[in-house]
Amino acid sequence: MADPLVLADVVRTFDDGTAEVKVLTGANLTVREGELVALVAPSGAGKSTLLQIAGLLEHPDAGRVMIGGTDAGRLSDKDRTALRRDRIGFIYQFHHLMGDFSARENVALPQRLAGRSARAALARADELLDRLGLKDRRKHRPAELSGGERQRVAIARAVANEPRVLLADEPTGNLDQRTAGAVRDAFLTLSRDTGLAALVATHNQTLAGELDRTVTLKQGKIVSTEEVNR
Ligand SMILES: Nc1ncnc2c1ncn2[C@@H]1O[C@H](COP(=O)(O)OP(=O)(O)OP(=O)(O)O)[C@@H](O)[C@H]1O
Repeated sequence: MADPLVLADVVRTFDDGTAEVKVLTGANLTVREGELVALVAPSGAGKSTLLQIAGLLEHPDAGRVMIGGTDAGRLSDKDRTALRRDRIGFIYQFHHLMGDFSARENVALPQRLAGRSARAALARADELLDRLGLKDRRKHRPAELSGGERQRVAIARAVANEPRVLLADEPTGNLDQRTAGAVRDAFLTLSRDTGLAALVATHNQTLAGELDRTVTLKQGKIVSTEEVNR
């Protein structure tokens, strides 16, 4: 089977009017089936830019992004949007849940957009929320949940469509240490159970240490820092 995520020679330069910022200068990365990869690099190194490009939210200036063997650069805008919606899951530092919707409705929404029936989408939402320890919180709205609970709902939403690859940008960055620990454990259990492939940008060394390997960004290129045994 094709690798969930391949970045090949990705280049991205920003021009802020006064100077050129060469953020990615030929980044290469393959995330394999069932592999959890941590991206740890100093602030400003280009982690978010890399995730935006991997998530098809931004175009690279050069290079290729392949999702499950599909070259995103060769798709029409419409097909690329569908690929993003159906095959990529996102978790951000802030949960970005819909405030008027309950936890289960938030998790059902992307499934409805992907064509699943309301009944099936809600059943899967309930199953995921149960697995993430939120059985009693299904009908709560985001404002009625704690920060850690909201982030677990965001994880359930991100995996609801069984993405080929999950992209996470500082998933525990906005949480205190204890809550971050609970979210980390929930994320790891779910990932291992479902054989998820993920690229996780994080400053949290504990989280990074639990993943299969860690890569970093050096002068715009991906460099492997260590191999961690499962
Ligand atoms: N739209 C943009 N226009 C101009 N410069 C940008 C833009 N987006 C990012 N940059 C610059 O690119 C560099 C990398 O930014 P990026 O947000 O990818 O880094 P990061 O590693 O995710 O940082 P952090 O850990 O602080 O989130 C920074 O110097 C940033 O100022």
